[in-house]
Amino acid sequence: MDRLAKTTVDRIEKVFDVPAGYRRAHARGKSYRGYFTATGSANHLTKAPHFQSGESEALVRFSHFSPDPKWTDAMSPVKGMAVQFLLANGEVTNIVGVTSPIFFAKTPEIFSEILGVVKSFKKGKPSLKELGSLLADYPESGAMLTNIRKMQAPSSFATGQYYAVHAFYFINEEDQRQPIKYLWEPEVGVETLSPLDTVSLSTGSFEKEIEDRVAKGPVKFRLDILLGQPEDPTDDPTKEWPKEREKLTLGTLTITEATEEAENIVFDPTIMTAGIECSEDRILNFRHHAYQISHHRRTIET
Ligand code: HEM
Repeated sequence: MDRLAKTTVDRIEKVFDVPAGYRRAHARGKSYRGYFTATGSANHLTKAPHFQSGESEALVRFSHFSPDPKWTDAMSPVKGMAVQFLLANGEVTNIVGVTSPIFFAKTPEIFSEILGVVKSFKKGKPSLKELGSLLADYPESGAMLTNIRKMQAPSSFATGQYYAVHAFYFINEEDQRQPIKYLWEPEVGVETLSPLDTVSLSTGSFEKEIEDRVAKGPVKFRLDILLGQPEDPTDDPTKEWPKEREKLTLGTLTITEATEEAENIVFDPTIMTAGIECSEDRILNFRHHAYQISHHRRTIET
């Protein structure tokens, strides 16, 4: 797994222009501090301390998905929101979300193979011609890569819906396991950019906008979970679960002030506290290795 992760990060560096010291994905972003207030509504499903009613501190990083920080805000329609909860016992636990409910590759091998045939993403768009027959073999990847061109970005980091994409398991005191998926809902409502607005966006306008917004008052997100049914896949990030699945609100994240602190953090989505476990999803488990390699490289470069 580690070798494939190294090859994959090498390939990201080859097809994107990644400057020294930057994350190998979601290179440009902005970090905040805040706190999470739990409702306690899922304490029959998980023993995770930050989901029992009460407050936990949190660090948050908003980002544009591109590994190249020079891409304009509009070239990265997918935005990220990574959250690290700081628990009272000194542990940390992460939820890493993006403004897309699905990922374009089902396995690490497919992800790496797609990167391997792409010569360059430097102009911001994958050449579908280049990917040609590969996408015929992986229709789920083709569908999403075609859609990236049409995907609408949120109008602000504060108005996106962020999905953690993969399934996770909640484990309760009796060791019962419930598959779940996370979703962050913006308190101010979802708002997307029109293609016309997108054209006029200058680079860094998202960062400037969120800075101004937080200076006026806290930015809030509600954390919901979808409860998986036995027929819902827990190993396939290219598949959404039915929208009518039962939902529970776990709490509210209140973002209060900018901090540089989160820039150095690795928001590894497999780091979590007792009461939550990774699903069988191979992309999720692979991310652990890729993120460690990226963190190591960006740290030694600075
Ligand atoms: C094969 C699959 C994937 C690979 C190889 C990959 C790779 C990476 C790498 C190398 C980083 C930078 C890590 C660092 O230096 O700290 C990163 C960051 C990130 N990735 Fe992924 N990723 C994958 C899938 C996903 C998926 C499915 C999501 C959806 C939630 C996602 C969301 C993010 C976000 C939001 C960040 C930025 C986190 C931050 O602000 O530090 N990634 N990814």
